[in-house]
Amino acid sequence: MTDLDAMIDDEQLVEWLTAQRWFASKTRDVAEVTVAEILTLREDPPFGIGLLEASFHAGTHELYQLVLGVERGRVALDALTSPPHAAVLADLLREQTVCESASGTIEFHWLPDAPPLPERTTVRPIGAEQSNSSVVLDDAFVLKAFRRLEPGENPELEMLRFLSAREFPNIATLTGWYEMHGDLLTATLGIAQEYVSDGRDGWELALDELGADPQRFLDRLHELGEVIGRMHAVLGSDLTDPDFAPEEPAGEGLSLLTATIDEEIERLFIRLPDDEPALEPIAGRGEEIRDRLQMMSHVGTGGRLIRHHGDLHLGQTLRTPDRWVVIDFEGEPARPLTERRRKRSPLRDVAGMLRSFAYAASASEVLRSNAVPADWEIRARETFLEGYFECMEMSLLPAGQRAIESLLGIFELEKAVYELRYELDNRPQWVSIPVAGIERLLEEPIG
Ligand SMILES: Nc1ncnc2c1ncn2[C@@H]1O[C@H](COP(=O)(O)OP(=O)(O)O)[C@@H](O)[C@H]1O
Ligand SMILES: O=P(O)(O)O[C@H]1O[C@H](CO)[C@@H](O[C@H]2O[C@H](CO)[C@@H](O)[C@H](O)[C@H]2O)[C@H](O)[C@H]1O
Repeated sequence: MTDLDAMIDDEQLVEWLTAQRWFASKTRDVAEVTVAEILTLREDPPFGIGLLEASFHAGTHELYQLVLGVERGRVALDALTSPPHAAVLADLLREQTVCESASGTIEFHWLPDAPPLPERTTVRPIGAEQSNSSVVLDDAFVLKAFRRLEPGENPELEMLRFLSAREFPNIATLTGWYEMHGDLLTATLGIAQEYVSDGRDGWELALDELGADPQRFLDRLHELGEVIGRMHAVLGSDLTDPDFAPEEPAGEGLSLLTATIDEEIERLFIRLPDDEPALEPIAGRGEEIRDRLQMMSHVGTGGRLIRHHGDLHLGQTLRTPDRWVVIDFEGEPARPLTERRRKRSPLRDVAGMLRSFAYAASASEVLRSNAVPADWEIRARETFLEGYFECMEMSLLPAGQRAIESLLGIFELEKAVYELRYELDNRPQWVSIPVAGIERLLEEPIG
């Protein structure tokens, strides 16, 4: 047993873990939280990576990464956000250290082409609400520690490596990462990338401009569409890398897709709480949504399946004075890693962004009491799509406007259902936003 192990009070873990913003299962009944593993990075003073295992009454479990340090004689469960501790991780990255311990190895990597990470790095937390935890190193790099861990390479590392190698200009370039090879699992633990110091969060910018000058934000969306179109074209451009080469959808592609979404809708509706007033507009309408999905799926599919962002929305963009930057390529955190790595139609990303315009319009009214122009969302969609189609490699998309629109509608429904689950688990006070989206999709005529 390490010193860190002995210092952790197991009794407090359930309460502590379930209170964290990044704990992803707030609506599930936690039976127990235990320390499953500690991998030592330094003996004195003790510092290491801990794996917390949350077990649920349903019999499943999840693993979460902790960066463990000691502060004033007590163990800090969240040492990543404390500058002196995060600086140790920075040292390990700079030195490309390999830390061996009884239960596994942690390897730190810094890319040879990346700018050097200075000694005595300054560290500050990024200060944003997140699924993971990030700090800014030396005002030049962001180090993100993934919280929920699953075996395998994290898609964010794969995607940034691919796009950085092709010098795609609208990302924050990958500079390093750290990973564990342990008894319990082999997994990416974190990534480091360029810090975009002059970037404004696209979601915050949308809410501010929707209040002050809604046309200004619309004017920015053509370029955002162009960037996403170019990003998809690059992601579908390498026929030699099996992890990225575009694939033909199998013959049963669309029916498989709709069957999966159908199952998600069924599963979600079974566990919807009865006593949540925000759910009222869609209460008991699970069958109606599933019927709608079946009707939408009667238009043929086509196009290619490619690696894509997987969780694209305004909050995954930064706007600098001269460019859009796309961030956070790990896919939807509420889905299993194998699913997040799967090739799908790039229209899935497009639908995510379109849903985000709906979110921004609702949130601007609900959270900021702004009166958003009635046609804002439709104009946002049109402007973004125009830019996207101008720059996208069209052979990756289904042929014809009707097939594109139909597939987009299916993905928008899928996203809205995902968002409902996400908000129930993470931000119950936001539930009304995806509910309004689902309600509206139910009312729209089918193409
Ligand atoms: N490379 C970067 N440069 C500047 N800010 C960043 C960078 N990466 C992330 N951020 C900021 O941190 C926030 C959270 O990052 P994100 O990658 O979305 O984390 P998570 O995986 O936890 O959701 C973003 O909304 C953005 O404001
Ligand atoms: O950014 P994450 O990878 O953590 O993504 C998750 O959280 C997002 C919220 O932070 C959530 O996005 C939803 O809310 C956004 C506004 O906060 C909005 O722009 C998106 O359109 C909406 O989907 C995302 O779904 C979730 O996976």
